[in-house]
This record gives sequence, structure tokens and C-alpha cells, in this order.
Amino acid sequence: MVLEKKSALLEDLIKKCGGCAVVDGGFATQLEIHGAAINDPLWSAVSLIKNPELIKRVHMEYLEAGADIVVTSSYQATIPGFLSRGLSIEESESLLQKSVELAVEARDRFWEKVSKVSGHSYNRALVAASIGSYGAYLADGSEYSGHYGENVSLDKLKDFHRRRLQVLVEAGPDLLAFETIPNKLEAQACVELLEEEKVQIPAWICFTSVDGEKAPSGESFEECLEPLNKSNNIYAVGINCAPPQFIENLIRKFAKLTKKAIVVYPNSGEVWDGKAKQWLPSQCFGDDEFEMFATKWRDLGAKLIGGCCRTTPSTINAISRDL
Ligand SMILES: C[S+](C)CC[C@H](N)C(=O)O
Ligand SMILES: N[C@@H](CCS)C(=O)O
Ligand SMILES: [Zn+2]
Repeated sequence: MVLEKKSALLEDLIKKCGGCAVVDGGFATQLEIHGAAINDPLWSAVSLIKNPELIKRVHMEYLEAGADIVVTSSYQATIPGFLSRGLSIEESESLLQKSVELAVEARDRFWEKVSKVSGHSYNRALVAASIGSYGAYLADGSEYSGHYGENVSLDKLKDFHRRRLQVLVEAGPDLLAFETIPNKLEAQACVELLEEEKVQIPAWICFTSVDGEKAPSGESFEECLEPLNKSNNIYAVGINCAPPQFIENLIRKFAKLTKKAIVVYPNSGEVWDGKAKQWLPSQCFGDDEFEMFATKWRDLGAKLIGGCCRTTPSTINAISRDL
């Protein structure tokens, strides 16, 4: 019942937006633009320790740009990651909770401000708690390979995700955003966990893709979507942090494989070098191209559209104007 009410909130937002809501853009990218040093095993989540005020500022910038959904700073925030930094379990859990609080505070402050302006065109945004893949935690680029090795079982992945999920859910986000999932095993672990934990918050699960056809593991999306299609917890499925030129084909593919809403928020087209920990120049798309792409993606049926790494508030502004 609670799950249905919360899903209705998202459904209403999509309706208010005319059928397609705008997700924010590269969170880590905007932190870096403001000078944050994130070459760190915790990547963007290091800012939860070092500069929480900057996190709030970045959320505000995406809201001002027109994001209807803001994704929290918890992508690479994990309890084992914080523990290996010398933090206690209590401190680690409180940072996870803080990631949701910062986004909720930004959303509430922004909404209070714009509500006073007559004729504004904003919607009250929703907060999606980011849950990065196991590969993101490994910080070795394996969210783009999907190869976790033979020792990584379904149970191990569930154990990895369980406590963080509980803490994030407890913090009260509107949605859960599983990001850069690279294989079927992890997608299945996430779905089973949502059921086992009786989570009453709708979720989306986004995969990466490095060839525009399959998940990074080489598994077909037909296989990967199979456990998701059966789950009431999953509101939307899609792709994040893959190059934008793959998205049209992938939406067409997903539309044949699922009745779930489709969510897409690609990166700029640059490619992440997991060893060197830097973005390699590649075919890279700017705001004007994103604007054109977004119309196409909406027309193909995507209900949630935004940007991921190397996109900025100006990208989101272009998408928002367009949609
Ligand atoms: C989406 S990738 C660019 C995030 C960073 C990666 N997990 C790492 O730590 O190297
Ligand atoms: N939402 C994440 C990126 C996922 S690839 C972040 O920017 O921290
Ligand atoms: Zn990304």
C-alpha cells in the first residue's frame, strides 16, 4: 500500500511534466567543476566527509537547471568503504543518512524559494537515493566490465548491498536509484533484496553498456530484465553512464522487453579509464546534441531522462527546456 502511494508520487510527477520527467546530471562532474578532489576510493562520496555544503550546492544547481529528480551523493558511499578509511560503523551510517538529508534539504529549500514566485515552471522535485553497483565500490572500473570474478555470488552481492539499502531507506528518500549495474547477477540481488527487506519505496535499476547492445558482462538485456519485470518494487529500468549514441537503440530494445517505465541518463560519451582513473577523450556530445537526443528519447517512450558523468547543469537545462 505504501509502495503504491509512493509510486503514485512519481507517476504524478511524470504526468505533471507532460509525460517525461528530468533527472539531474553528473553529480561528481559538478563537484569537480567546483574544485573538489575526488580521485579517491570513495570517488564522489568523499565529499560527504570533506565538504557536505558543496553537495547541497550541487543539488541546488541541478534543481535550478530544471531537474525534477535529484540523485543523492551515495553512489560510492558504502559502509566497507568508510570503514577502510578509519570511520566507525555509526559514522558510516550517519554519512549515508546525511546523503539523503542533504538532497531533501536542498529540494525543500529550493521549493520554498520558487513557490513564492508566481508563474514559475518548476515541479516539486523528488529525491532518489543513489545505490552504486558493487563494481563502483571496487573502484577498479568493473561497473563497465561486469566481471566480478567467480567468488562473487548472489548472496555476497546481497550482503554487500543490504545494510546500506536499509540505512538509505530509513532516511526517507522518495525513490531508490540503482546505478551502473553491469550484470544480471547484481540486478537479481538488488531485486531479491528489495523484496526480502520489504522496501516500500519504488526503485529504478539502471545498467551500463559498453557496446550499445548488451550489458557489460555480455549478457543480453532480455536475460538481465527477466528478474526485474517480475518485481513490484521496480518502477523503471534503463541505462545510465553509457554513451548517448547508444541510447536510441537501447530504448527500442527495452521497449520490447519490459512494461516498466524506461529511464535513461547517459554520460557525455567520454570513456572512463578505471586504471588511470580519468575520462578518456572520445566522441563527446554537448548540450545542443543532448537537447536533440532528449526529444527523440522521449518520443521513443522514455519517461525519465537526464545526464550522467561529464554532463552539467547546463546540459540539464537544455534537456528541461526541450522536454
Ligand atoms: C562511474 S565511474 C566514473 C565512478 C568511479 C569509479 N567507480 C572509480 O572509483 O574508479
Ligand atoms: N550518480 C553518480 C554517478 C553514477 S555513474 C555520481 O555522480 O556520483
Ligand atoms: Zn556516471
